[in-house]
This record gives sequence, C-alpha cells and structure tokens, in this order.
Amino acid sequence: MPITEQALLAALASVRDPHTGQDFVSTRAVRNVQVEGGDVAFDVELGYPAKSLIPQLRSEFIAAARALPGVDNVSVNVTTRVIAHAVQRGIQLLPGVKNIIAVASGKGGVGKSTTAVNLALALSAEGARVGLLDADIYGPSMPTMTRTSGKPESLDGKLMEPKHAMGLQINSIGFLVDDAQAMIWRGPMASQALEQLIMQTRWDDLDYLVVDMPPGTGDIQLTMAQKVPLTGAVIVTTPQDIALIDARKGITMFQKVSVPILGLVENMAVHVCSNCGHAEHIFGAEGGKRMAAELGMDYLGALPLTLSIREHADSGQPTVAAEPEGDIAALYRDIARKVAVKVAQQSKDFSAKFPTITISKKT
Ligand SMILES: Nc1ncnc2c1ncn2[C@@H]1O[C@H](COP(=O)(O)OP(=O)(O)OP(=O)(O)O)[C@@H](O)[C@H]1O
Repeated sequence: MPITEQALLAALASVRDPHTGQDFVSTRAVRNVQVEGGDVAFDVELGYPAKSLIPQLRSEFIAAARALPGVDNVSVNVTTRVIAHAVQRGIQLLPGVKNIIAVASGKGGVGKSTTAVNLALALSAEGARVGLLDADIYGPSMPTMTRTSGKPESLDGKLMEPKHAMGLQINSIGFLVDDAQAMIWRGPMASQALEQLIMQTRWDDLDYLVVDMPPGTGDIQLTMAQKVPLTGAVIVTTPQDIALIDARKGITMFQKVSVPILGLVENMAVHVCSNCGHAEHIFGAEGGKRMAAELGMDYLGALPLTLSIREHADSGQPTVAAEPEGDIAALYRDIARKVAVKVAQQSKDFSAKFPTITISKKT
C-alpha cells in the first residue's frame, strides 16, 4: 500500500514536545512533507532554540516515520525560527530585536545579574542570536562579568554599537558612566539614561535581548517596565522568606503593567560544599516552588550556591561559557529552554502587519 501524507503525519504525531507535551503535527511545526515511494522527507520548525535537543528529536522523528510500513529512507530537517511576540499595548518593538526578556528581582544581591548573563549565554549556546543589556544602574556588573569596557563606538554619530563577547551583543550603563556617578543620579536622570541605552543601541537582528534590570520595585524600575517593549519577565529570588516577599513585589509590578511573567528562578537554593560536595538546604527547601505554585507561574529551576558560579562570573567568564559541558551549565540551559518555550507560547506581535493610520484634517 502506498504511503500517504496523512498516514505519515499520523505517525509523526506520536513525537511530543518534551516541554509542552504537544505533538508537532497539530502545532504545525511539521512542514514540507514529501513522499516518494518509500522515501519520505519533512521539516520540523521549532519556535525556540534547542540545539542540544535536536539530535534526540531527529532520532525520534526518524523512528516514528520508520514505524510506518513501507518507509525506507527518512530525511528530516529540524530548524528554529524565533518570531517577535506581543509587548505592552501602545509600545513599539525595538528595531533589530524580536523579544526582550527582563531579568528582575525584588531586591539586590540575589544573583539577578549572574542569572541574566548565564541565561543569555545559554540561549546563545542553544542557537539563538542574543543581546545582553545591563540596565542595573545601582551596580552595573556586565563589564566585569563579560570582560568588556570602554565607551561604545558610534558609526553614525547617533546609535551606539554594542560590544561583542562570548557570542553576545552587549551594552551596559557601566560603559557610559562610572559607578559613583550612576549612584547619585536622581530618578528622572537615571530613567533618561536608561532610555537612551535601550533605544539608541544598534542591535543586530536579535532573537532575544536579555535585560538585567535594576533591582527593586521603585519608580525607575516601574518606568522601565512600562516603557521598554517587554515580551516577558523572569524573576530571580533566593529561598529566604524575606527575599520571597520582595520577589512578590517584583511580580506585582510587572502584572500591573501587563508584562507576562515567564517564570521564577530560585538562586542559591542549595549550598554545595566545595570540599566534600555535600548539599544542604540552608534556607529551607521548596520555598520557590511553593511560591511559584501559589502565584500560578512557572518554576523555571534552581541554581545551587557554589563557589564556581561566583568565581566564573567575577573572572569575566560566566559558568555557561567557562564550563559548557558541566552540570551547572546544563541547569542554565534547561532554564533558558523553558524561558524560550514560554516566550514562544506568548501571542504573536501583529503591530508590524497593520499600517500606521494618520488622521489629517483637510483645510
Ligand atoms: N548561585 C550562586 N552561587 C554562588 N555565588 C553566586 C551565585 N549567584 C550569584 N552569586 C554571586 O553573588 C554576588 C551577587 O550576585 P549578582 O551580582 O548576580 O546579584 P544581583 O542580584 O544582580 O545584585 P545587584 O542587585 O547588586 O546587581 C556575586 O558575587 C555573584 O558572583
């Protein structure tokens, strides 16, 4: 009996996306199906970068197709196409950037910057084009964490060129001013400088721009959450109760301005002894998971409190770049993939599809 396209699609529907549990046929990720005798060929287009998952997915698709009687050769091409998703109403997307992800925390020192840089590197390792914007006015750490420095160049006298390190495009408030100066800025000055940083960088065709937000939930943070075209926010917290209370404030702030929360990262969740490797929940277990469940948001994962994470970040080569094959990098990659999948599930941006309507008054 000849193989039909329908029969092939039915067989391929047995392969499920490990992140969503959905099959790739009903989500229309399977395309360009061709059947010629016993030879079948098709493409699978993912909405998120997943380099580390592609070999496994390919073999699952090949096995599913081969399960169909009469199939000899299977040719499958798994690719990724990240699209722009909707942002707050009335705000334009940034040129050259499809999705902006804010990494935020309710208070300082919880590891927001460390999470932001490793998340950016992990998204890039999974195959995306990624930028990193350090908007942490109270203590810009990206110059140290990515070993970048100096005023950004400008080729046209208007837009700043991002710096390049470890495959990322980077701009930081730390390139523009020194720490002491940033600290004494009053609210409006700080907001203006941040706006300039965000709007006047020449980002080059980014799938994701990860923004390291200033910690806390004050006016500057609120202004950013309102004005920057955000696809979503990742909240970083530590397991101490007080930090969890602060994290709630951060979540409320984004909800107020209708920015979807992509999920919660629990940092320094377990202490791992660098001598014996013993793991201990110093601040109690499951706090982050419980909070995520209570607030109805995704729990993206936990990072242990380990010396290596701090040493790598402080030496300018964060863990995902320093030990890409290590266990910690795998944790960050897992978080990054969950973030990207969550972004892919957000509604599409249609603003580019509509013409701008101008109402002119005829005299
Ligand atoms: N999981 C971890 N294990 C060990 N050290 C960590 C971990 N996460 C962050 N750190 C270290 O904790 C310190 C604070 O982290 P980081 O600068 O990322 O926090 P932050 O929330 O961005 O702080 P700020 O609000 O001051 O910008 C840094 O020295 C960093 O290397």
